[in-house]
Amino acid sequence: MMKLETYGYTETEPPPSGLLPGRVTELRRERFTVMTECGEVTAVLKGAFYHNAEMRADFPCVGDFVLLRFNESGDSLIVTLLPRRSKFSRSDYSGHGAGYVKTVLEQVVAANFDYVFILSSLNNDFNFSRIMRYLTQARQSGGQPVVILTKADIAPNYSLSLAEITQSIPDVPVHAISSHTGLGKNELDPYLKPGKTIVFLGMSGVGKSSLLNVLMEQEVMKVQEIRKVDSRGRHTTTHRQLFMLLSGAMVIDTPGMRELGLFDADEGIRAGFTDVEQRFSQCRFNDCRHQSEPDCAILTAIEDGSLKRERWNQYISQQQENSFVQDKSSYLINKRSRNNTTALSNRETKKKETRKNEYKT
Ligand SMILES: Nc1nc2c(ncn2[C@@H]2O[C@H](COP(=O)(O)OP(=O)(O)OP(=O)(O)O)[C@@H](O)[C@H]2O)c(=O)[nH]1
Ligand SMILES: [Zn+2]
Repeated sequence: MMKLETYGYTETEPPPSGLLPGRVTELRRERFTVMTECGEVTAVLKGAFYHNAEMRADFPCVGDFVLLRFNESGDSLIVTLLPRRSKFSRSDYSGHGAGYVKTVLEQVVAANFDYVFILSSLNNDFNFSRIMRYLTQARQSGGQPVVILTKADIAPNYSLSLAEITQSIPDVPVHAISSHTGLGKNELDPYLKPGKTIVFLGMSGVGKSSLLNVLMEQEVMKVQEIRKVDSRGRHTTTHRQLFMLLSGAMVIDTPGMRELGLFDADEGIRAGFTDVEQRFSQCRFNDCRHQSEPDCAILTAIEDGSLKRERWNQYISQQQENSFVQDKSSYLINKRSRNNTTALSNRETKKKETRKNEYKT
């Protein structure tokens, strides 16, 4: 019989009689997959959850430990949510998908993790202040933050970024890795201990799926080729939400956790660029786009060297990131429709091929 300790269970008191402890490994609509010492079971929530819960935060999520009434011939019944030692939540104002709760305030998207891997790419998307903001989020979650700088293989001079971060946050471990070459992978071993749980926090495209694949030591997710324009990638999600690695450590990867990577508070960015923005008032046109307009203070400053071009480029990329963050919901919708379009065009191609073949015969 499997011991639930394998899944990070630390309760020493035996559960009330008739109840079986377990850990939620997957959640689809209102059906839960729960790992127990009697194996993996499917379960639903006891009605009292719907009647008594004030907020969605009181509902179990992936990573939660629960007590359930085991049912051999059908769905088991989750009766108790055990206290969480760490959690990530997001605000959910929509209320739908949870028709039973009218005022949805907080939705927990992952619970009971030990480490928060803050992923940031060492490519041209590298952004120090973003890492600091993730760090704040991670510290509030109750997990221990670990900064992972990804794609070290395409950043030959990454030691500078590495040193900058290490010096600013001496109390947080920082590792530079490459999922493609395996560089630095061994540095992660101390976190991959049996019973420990990890979550990933980071922008879309930083390499979360790729790292997960490396840790799984097999391809579980289709990593799609990066889109050149914005250094972001995307992937197709057809996988579990709590993974057991060969090492005995676990990784939680829920759609909600992925979205959290986009809920990247945007305040604090603009403050860092007053030297750039104060020039805007000196452009001839109020709506100057600083591209080719006459008497543009920015273009002039770049030309005479009083504003460094790199500084301006940094400003532009942060602005793009801002609109990306503010627009995260439409980003996600676009992402979905992009995927649909791909699926559609694949289908179209198939159809055409079939037709072609039909002509042939
Ligand atoms: N050169 C290099 N590219 C990498 C590395 N890791 C990931 N990539 C590339 O970066 C792109 C995005 O990687 P993913 O693993 O899909 O990123 P993600 O964070 O899961 O992205 P989302 O699913 O959108 O959240 C892909 O094209 C990967 O091949 C790495 O170590 N080196
Ligand atoms: Zn201008």
